[in-house]
This record gives sequence, C-alpha cells and structure tokens, in this order.
Amino acid sequence: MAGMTDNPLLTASRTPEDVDAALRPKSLDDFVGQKAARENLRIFIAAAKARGDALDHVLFFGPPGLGKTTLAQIVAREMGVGFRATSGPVIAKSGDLAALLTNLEDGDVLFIDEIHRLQPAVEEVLYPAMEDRALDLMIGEGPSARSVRIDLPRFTLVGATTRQGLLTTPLRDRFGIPVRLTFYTVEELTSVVTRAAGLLGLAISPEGATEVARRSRGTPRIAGRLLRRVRDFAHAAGQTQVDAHAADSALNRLEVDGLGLDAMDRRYLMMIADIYRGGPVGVETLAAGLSEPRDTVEEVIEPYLIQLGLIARTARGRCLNAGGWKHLGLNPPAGSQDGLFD
Ligand SMILES: Nc1ncnc2c1ncn2[C@@H]1O[C@H](COP(=O)(O)OP(=O)(O)OP(=O)(O)O)[C@@H](O)[C@H]1O
Ligand SMILES: [Mg+2]
Repeated sequence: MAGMTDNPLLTASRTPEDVDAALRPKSLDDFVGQKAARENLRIFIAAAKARGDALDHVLFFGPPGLGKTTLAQIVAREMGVGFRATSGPVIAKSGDLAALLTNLEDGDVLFIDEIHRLQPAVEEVLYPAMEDRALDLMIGEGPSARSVRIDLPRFTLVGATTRQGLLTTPLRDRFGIPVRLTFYTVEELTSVVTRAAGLLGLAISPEGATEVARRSRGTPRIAGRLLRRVRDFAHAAGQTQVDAHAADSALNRLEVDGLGLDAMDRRYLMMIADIYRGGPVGVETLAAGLSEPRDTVEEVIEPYLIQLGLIARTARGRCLNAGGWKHLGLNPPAGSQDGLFD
C-alpha cells in the first residue's frame, strides 16, 4: 500500500500527494460523507468476503479531491488484499499492463487512476482481463502467429476518473460497481475539518470549523489545504485556538470569498459577465481568455459553479445565471439571456 508515505515523519520532501496522505481516512467508518456510496460499498465488500471472492470491479468518478484515491485504498484495506496503483497515462504499452496483471496476487486491487487516459491498445488488454480474468497474448509473427490465453489471478480493478464521459462504452460496461462522488455538504465538511484539525494537533472551535467548511468548495482536499493555511495564520498571530473570526480573516487573506470561490473562479465569472455580457460563450473561448487548459475549466472550475447555480452549461455555451450576477455584485445588462425575461 502507500507504505512510507503514510507516515509523514518518514518522508523528507512532501509532494502534494504526501500531504493528502496524512489526512486520508483509512477505513469506511473514518470516511465522512458520500453516504449512499459508502453503504453500498460496505454491503458489496461484505458479500464478496463472505463468498470468498474478489470484489467486482469498481469505478469512482467525480470532480478532483472528493476522495476517489482514498476510497480505492479503503476498498483494498477493507477487503484485506494488496493494493497496486498506476495511472492511465503511465502505462505506455499493452505489455506494461500485461506485466502488471500477471504479477498480481490473488484478490489484489489494481488501481488505475485517470483511467480515461489509457491508450486504446492498452485498454483492449483490459477487456478480457476484467471479464474472464484472462490475458490474450500473441506468440510469434506472420502466418505462424497464434494467440495464447493465460489465466490471471482473481483481482479487482478499481478505476478513477474525473471524466466519466470520456470512458469508452466497452470499458465503462465492465465495471460492476460504478460510484459517482458528489460535492460534500457543509455539515460533512465540518466533520472533515474537525477530524483533520485533530490529526494536525490544531485547536479549532465548532464555528471555526464550520467557517472553513463553508468555504471549501464542497471538497475535502480543499478543506485540508485551507485548514493548514488557517493554522499558519493562527500561529503567526499567536492564537491558540481558531475561532470563526480567525478562520474568516485567514480565508479573506487567502482571497477565498464567502461562497468559497477563489481568484480563478471570480476571473471566470467576471469574464462571462464583463466581456461576454453574461454569455452564452464557448468553453474554448473562456479557456483561452483565462490561459487555462479547457480540461481544467471543465473539470475543476465549472462543476462547483454549476452546483451553486451561478452558471449554466447550454448548447450554445456558458451563461451567467442571476445568482452569478448577484455574487459579482453586478446587474445583468438589459435584454440579457438570463433573469429579465425568463
Ligand atoms: N470523505 C473524506 N473524509 C475525510 N477526508 C477526505 C475524504 N475524502 C477525501 N478526503 C481527503 O481529501 C484529500 C483528497 O482525496 P483524494 O486524493 O482521495 O481525492 P481524489 O478524488 O482522488 O482526487 P483527484 O481526482 O485529484 O485524484 C485527501 O487528503 C483525503 O484525505
Ligand atoms: Mg486521486
């Protein structure tokens, strides 16, 4: 499993993943929120264990930072099996995947992050592996070439993706347990923040925890990051406990507004409001204007703004909703798409 990175004391330089690892829940009981997904997984895991079988293949999908990697690790731990991790872009050739598969031990979880980015030739190796626990290898070349089928150990493929829509149908269909992760409620994030503060040894009042939760974009990873920065400001100010006021002033200094939107979110909203009079405007145009890849705009920026109802994705492009104008403190122009005549 994650092994060394689980212990922050053993890692000198911390990548963002290591920082995440310190706060990662280790069991389904520790995992806050996503109640339906959690309870279903609990049942499927118990049933597979009772049958003495591997768990069916699981696909986690949803915006970044909601707990896909965390849940993949928890699945392996709750099943009591080994955890091997890789990611779509890292597997260059079908031979690499074949090697990974043949080296699995009975029951192992093979985690493929960013599974929508697998090469087509690599993906084809997965089909028989997932369906029949078999690998089809070509031996020899030319007219004498023949295909040999090799049996694989029982295993569970756990895939994660921020873009379920980019998965091919044959791949998507081979996951018996698709799990959609959704943004967390403020209440759930308050638990996440309180738990994380405990792990960080930081004293925080319930109101302080709620303030951080409210402004974390529905995302545990952001809650963890903001909490660390709030802790830094509190230390600098010599405060021993973070209360609502301390959290609020720290978050203001981080330019995180009352809805949890950051500078990039506001630039995005301002661009639609200011330059495109509320839209509709195409996502490519917005991405170019923000100097951000289109993927980032669609996967990271937009989902939460849509969830808040500030913008809408329409066939002709993105539009600012009444709530979006209001959040910017602006009035929609007369005759705009939204609000006045709807
Ligand atoms: N339900 C939860 N309770 C507490 N902490 C959580 C929860 N879900 C996620 N976290 C924390 O949020 C951080 C990000 O989680 P994780 O890495 O699993 O997200 P992800 O969905 O895999 O993101 P990405 O799409 O970027 O890979 C981790 O530090 C993890 O500990
Ligand atoms: Mg992840």
